Amino acid sequence: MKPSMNSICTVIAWQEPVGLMALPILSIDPERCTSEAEAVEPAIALGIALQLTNILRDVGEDALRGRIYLPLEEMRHFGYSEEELFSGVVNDRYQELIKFQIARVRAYYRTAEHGIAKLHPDARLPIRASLDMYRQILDAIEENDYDNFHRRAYVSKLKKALTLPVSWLRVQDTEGTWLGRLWGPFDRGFIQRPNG
Ligand SMILES: CC(C)=CCC/C(C)=C/CC/C(C)=C/CC/C(C)=C/COP(=O)(O)OP(=O)(O)O
Repeated sequence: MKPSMNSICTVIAWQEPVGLMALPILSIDPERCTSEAEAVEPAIALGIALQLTNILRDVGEDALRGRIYLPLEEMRHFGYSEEELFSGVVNDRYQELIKFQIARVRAYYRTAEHGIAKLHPDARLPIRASLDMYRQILDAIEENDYDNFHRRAYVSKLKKALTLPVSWLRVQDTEGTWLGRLWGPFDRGFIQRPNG
């Protein structure tokens, strides 16, 4: 199905400048990137991914305030009503709706991560770690069976602490080295989720 033209476009419109503003502050690596333009798409994608993740985590809280940030057209497409959302109903239609949302956010994260290597070396680890940790909120929503009304999608401090060395390894220049040969397949095979 086509993405909804309301909320998702609004998020994109709000997040475009955020990612764009972050780029010159972080700065690019001139040895890996001839112009900032090469990093624009991933930078915008990261802003959108972070914001959409936030929206998915906070569906319940927002509903309590009478707010819906999920695209209404997509709710309708999955047969899930505003009344159900305000009552915190988690049924198979809602689970399908949230699965669809998560898949879209993960696609934005994948676009974003291609840009990390283009950033100045000092900026790579904080951005990589933010992406790796924030993305786990989506895994937590799945682990909660998509119930983001009654269960908070939470990434523990321990999980975050364990993620940091993974993020560090991911930003190392290991191509062609023994570490790269070991780490790359291990990361893809054992740490990353198949759809992550
Ligand atoms: C990947 C490359 C090449 C560059 C990175 C460029 C960056 C840093 C982009 C991210 C921009 C950014 C910091 C976006 C913020 C998104 C976000 C978490 C929004 C949520 O903010 P609020 O809506 O205030 O949160 P609450 O709802 O929790 O108050």
